[in-house]
Amino acid sequence: MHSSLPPPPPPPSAATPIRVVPDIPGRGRALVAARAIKPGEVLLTDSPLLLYPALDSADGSFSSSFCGHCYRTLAAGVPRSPLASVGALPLCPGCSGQVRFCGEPCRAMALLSSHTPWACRALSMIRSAGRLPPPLDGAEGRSQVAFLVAAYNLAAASPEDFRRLLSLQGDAGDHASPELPLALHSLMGSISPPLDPAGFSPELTAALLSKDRMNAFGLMEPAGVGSGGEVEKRVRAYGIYPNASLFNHDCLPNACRFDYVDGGSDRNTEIIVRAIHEIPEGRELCLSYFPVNWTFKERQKRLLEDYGFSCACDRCLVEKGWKEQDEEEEKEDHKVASMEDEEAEDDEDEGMEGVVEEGDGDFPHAYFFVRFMCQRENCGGTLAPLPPSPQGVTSGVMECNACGGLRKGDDPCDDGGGEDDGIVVDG
Ligand SMILES: C[S@@+](CC[C@H](N)C(=O)[O-])C[C@H]1O[C@@H](n2cnc3c(N)ncnc32)[C@H](O)[C@@H]1O
Repeated sequence: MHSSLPPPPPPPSAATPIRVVPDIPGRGRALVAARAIKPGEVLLTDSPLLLYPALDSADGSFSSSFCGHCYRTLAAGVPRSPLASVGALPLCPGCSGQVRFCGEPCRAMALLSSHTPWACRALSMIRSAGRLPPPLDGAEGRSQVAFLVAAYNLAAASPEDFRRLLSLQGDAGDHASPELPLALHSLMGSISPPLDPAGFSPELTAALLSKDRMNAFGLMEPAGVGSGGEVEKRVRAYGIYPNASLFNHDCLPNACRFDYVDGGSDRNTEIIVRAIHEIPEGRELCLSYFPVNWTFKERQKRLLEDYGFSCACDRCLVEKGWKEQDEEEEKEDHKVASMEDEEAEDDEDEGMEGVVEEGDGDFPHAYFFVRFMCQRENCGGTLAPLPPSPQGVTSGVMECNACGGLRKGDDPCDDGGGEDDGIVVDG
């Protein structure tokens, strides 16, 4: 006779963890916790409406180190000639091998969507033009051309997706000066997009550029290591993710996003947003729009210039009251606090709210830096636990969303492996 098996564990709550709030005064649309959320829980997985290449930081060109469609890192030393021998990576037939693909499926998809003959001609023109005339001569100008090429292409390929792009935050009037959008509009006109030009007014181009500025996520290159052991970070591509674009900003975020562009999945350009710590039902879910170790001044400047608001989050309210100090000193304070303020860890079970209020009077959010900021030099990444087990048990492994490092254990100084930097596995 068989003894009956124990019943399976109850499934974790299947109810969706997030809900959209149509308007929070002064903040616009927002995402809030639809139920209590566990540390590391996946809040959202999102696919891009469009992707476009970043510039190579060495020479300002579009990098050919990544697949021209899915942006996976291409193996070094692969032949680039169209006549290259068997085993070479497929190339775009139209731009003399400037754009390479990780395989035939990506090339075939690209030629129908992201790298149509028109997009190929437009990007080739930008490449061969060398330096663009002012005010487009900076790195920003070229990236924006690449964005507009992708946006015009999207309009031609999928009007529905283009409407989703238009529904995102950002208007024609959000530019500090109309000069740059006008110059970009006239450049795009000269490249002749494959659409009724009347559909693309200067206002529409300006609105698209604002949407890009306020909503694009950078997909990072694999983290390099500088000569001093510090993390080197560069963006390989930018993407517009329509659902993730609804997260508002907080300088002490409760969620952070991960990407795994070089992972094995055929959906490698998806981004995944996970909870950093426990979040009660009804709380707004926020990301930080930049590394959490930026100073008060740097954060306020970026938020005002690029996103059009002055941040009044708990952290900014505290730091606003700090006496003037130079930025390096402020950064040093964060570092020292995160190394020294071990007492704050005792408050972990109370959740972030209690901890933030009970920490050091001058630096009440020290706990966040101790627990959730990557300690690798120059990384500035945020740590979130790996997703909970199917039984809902919180993982003891924290993952950095910038360098990909994994850290084991609750104690930020206990890396479980005796390494100085607290990293036990590099992702
Ligand atoms: C990526 S969108 C976020 C979603 C946006 N609220 C919406 O309605 O689509 C970025 C914009 O949201 C608003 N926003 C984000 N975080 C905010 C905050 N902490 N305070 C005020 N406004 C914020 C700003 O208008 C910003 O440009």
